[in-house]
Amino acid sequence: MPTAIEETVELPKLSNDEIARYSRHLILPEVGMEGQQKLKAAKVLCVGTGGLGAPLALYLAAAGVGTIGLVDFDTVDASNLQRQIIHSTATVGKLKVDSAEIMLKGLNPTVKVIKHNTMLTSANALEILKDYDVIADGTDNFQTRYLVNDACVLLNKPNAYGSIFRFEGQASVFGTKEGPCYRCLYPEPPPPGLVPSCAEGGVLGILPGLVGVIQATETIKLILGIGEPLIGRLLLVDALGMSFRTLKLRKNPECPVCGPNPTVTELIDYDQFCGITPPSEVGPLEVARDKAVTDLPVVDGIPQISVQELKRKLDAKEDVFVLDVREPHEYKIVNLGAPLIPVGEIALRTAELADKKDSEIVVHCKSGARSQRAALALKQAGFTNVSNLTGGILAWADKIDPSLPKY
Ligand SMILES: Nc1ncnc2c1ncn2[C@@H]1O[C@H](COP(=O)(O)OP(=O)(O)OP(=O)(O)O)[C@@H](O)[C@H]1O
Repeated sequence: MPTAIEETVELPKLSNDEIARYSRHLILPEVGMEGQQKLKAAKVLCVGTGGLGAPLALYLAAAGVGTIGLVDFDTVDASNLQRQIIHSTATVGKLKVDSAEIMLKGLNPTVKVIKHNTMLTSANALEILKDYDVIADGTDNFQTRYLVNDACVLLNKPNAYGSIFRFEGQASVFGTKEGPCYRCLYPEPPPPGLVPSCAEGGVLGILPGLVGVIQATETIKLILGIGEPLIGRLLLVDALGMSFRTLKLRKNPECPVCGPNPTVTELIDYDQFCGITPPSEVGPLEVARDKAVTDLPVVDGIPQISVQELKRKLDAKEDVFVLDVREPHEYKIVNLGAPLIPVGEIALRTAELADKKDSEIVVHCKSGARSQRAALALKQAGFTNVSNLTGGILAWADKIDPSLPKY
């Protein structure tokens, strides 16, 4: 297995302090002095400093990877700390890249941390990725996964990929000449909204630890050129059954990016590819949350209503029926006292709403995505006056009743 470090790179010497720090590596013949020097020479880019990026970057720093790049645009939220162990209570509200740097430098001050406080996009990806030897994708959305995949294939860089949801995870190594890429496995993105995010569906806090550490292991193996990397294999992790399975992956001869006749030869518009409408085109959620907007845009035929407007209608005792379409366990965390029909049951339970056919119905969920789907289902079932509460119960807690908990 060749190393991901360019053969021409002159390997840096280790100081006596470094020899002491890495002694347990140095006595492994598979690593040894030369391997540790390769780690010191290596540059790894962690895309995302969230659940997966946290253990990934921490273990890379502990192992002595000389340069660690971090790309993230987000700030640390209290709800991140259940799994994003590179951040801490003291750094809530700080930029994730700044917060992560503090922890990485504390763990290993010899590591150089390069911060890219930005969203990785088609406009900047090639420029950012080009200086790194290995890329590790720990992001949480399909647009970025396809973007990182294509950029890695175009630049011929290995991508130590991981993803997680609820109790399950996946890992593989894409982007190499000999192996398949993410598009060989998933030629098309799922329809928008079909796969819930961890923010919607939840995730066991330990799971990104398991999968992020696998990404770190693959990254280290690629740098050292040892073992059998997950090239051409997809590792499936099931934390509930505690099972680890690998599936063989084949290169797709028709793959538009890594196949013999590529049609994707430069980065494309990944929002469009994934069917995502950029926030600026739907009317910014934050604007909807901040202003008492009464003329929010109609999305797919469903009028959107702001929390302020709903509050006004309720205070004025207008005939409005509010329906909560979240799951029962979410309802137990916080609710507005509205009846509950989970979004997946709407189509089967419309009979329960028969007396509301002529009422104005406002549906809400946690943040507005599921309730949009529920509103569409109600519309299809013949309910004519249905609107979607923009920002959901989170916006209500933000703007109307700050005593409510946010989850
Ligand atoms: N295109 C991108 N460029 C840079 N960072 C990205 C990009 N897409 C996603 N990320 C980052 O990847 C990380 C994904 O991690 P994770 O899903 O655990 O975090 P989160 O978004 O904070 O979680 P939650 O959605 O539950 O609040 C996030 O920090 C997110 O900001």
